[in-house]
Amino acid sequence: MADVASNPAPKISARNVTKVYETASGHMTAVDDFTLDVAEGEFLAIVGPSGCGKSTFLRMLAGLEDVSSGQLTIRPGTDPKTPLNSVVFQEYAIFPWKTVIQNVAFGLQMRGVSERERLDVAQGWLDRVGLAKFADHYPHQISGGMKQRVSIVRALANDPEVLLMDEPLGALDAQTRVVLQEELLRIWEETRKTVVYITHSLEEAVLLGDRVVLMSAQPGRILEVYDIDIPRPRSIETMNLPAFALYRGAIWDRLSAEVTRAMEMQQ
Ligand SMILES: Nc1ncnc2c1ncn2[C@@H]1O[C@H](COP(=O)(O)OP(=O)(O)OP(=O)(O)O)[C@@H](O)[C@H]1O
Repeated sequence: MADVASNPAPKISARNVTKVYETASGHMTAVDDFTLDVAEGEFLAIVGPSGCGKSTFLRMLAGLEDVSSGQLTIRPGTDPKTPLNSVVFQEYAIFPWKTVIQNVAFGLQMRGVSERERLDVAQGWLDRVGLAKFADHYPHQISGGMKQRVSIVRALANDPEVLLMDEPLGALDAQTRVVLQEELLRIWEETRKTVVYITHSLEEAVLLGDRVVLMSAQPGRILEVYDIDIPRPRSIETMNLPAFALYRGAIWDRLSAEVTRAMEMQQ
């Protein structure tokens, strides 16, 4: 994969992106004038109060939702067969009637990759995340953490230009979440995929992100973008660094004010 130095053009470019929903009570601006570039190989985390438009922005990026105004583009790669994006949602979006390996190979099957090649690629990903011996299990036979690992490697096996993740670890218990955070760090450091990652967890955003975007309460605007200048490779131990606490504290100061504002608006 090309690195930032070899192609300085942004991988994702958002210019004055606005999303207005028509609701029974009139227009509702969910995302307002969002302007941001994401570099190739960057891990961008987005945090903000509930309802501030994080998922709406991600859905627009994924092409699942139209942009009301502004421009939102993902720069294609050199191989036209490579999908522009793959999305990982909080809910395990895997097919219950397919085995683990068939799930991971699904995107490649849709792209017409031969059975042999797609099973090889899927097997490689299962090996990397310790799921090899569950390849022939069905989703109901594995735990929630394993299902979400399957969702993540299914998206990666597809080798998208950008990986879009909407609160992917949100449904997991605290311990499983930590294990998957470490796994995501390791995988990202190996692949350097361009990632947009939505989370309610400030710790997760600071741990994983190169930058953290803080959005305002509705209408969702960019309040602040934080460069997380903490060296990689990172691990759960990174959370013990003084710098980590400083970032978390600074972002929380502003986020907590927005959360309060959002709650007041809802009353
Ligand atoms: N299809 C829709 N029609 C009308 N309003 C919508 C629609 N989808 C989302 N909204 C509204 O847009 C706003 C932003 O929603 P969105 O789901 O993007 O927020 P969010 O920041 O991801 O929230 P959360 O953190 O709770 O997941 C909310 O007020 C939501 O109710």
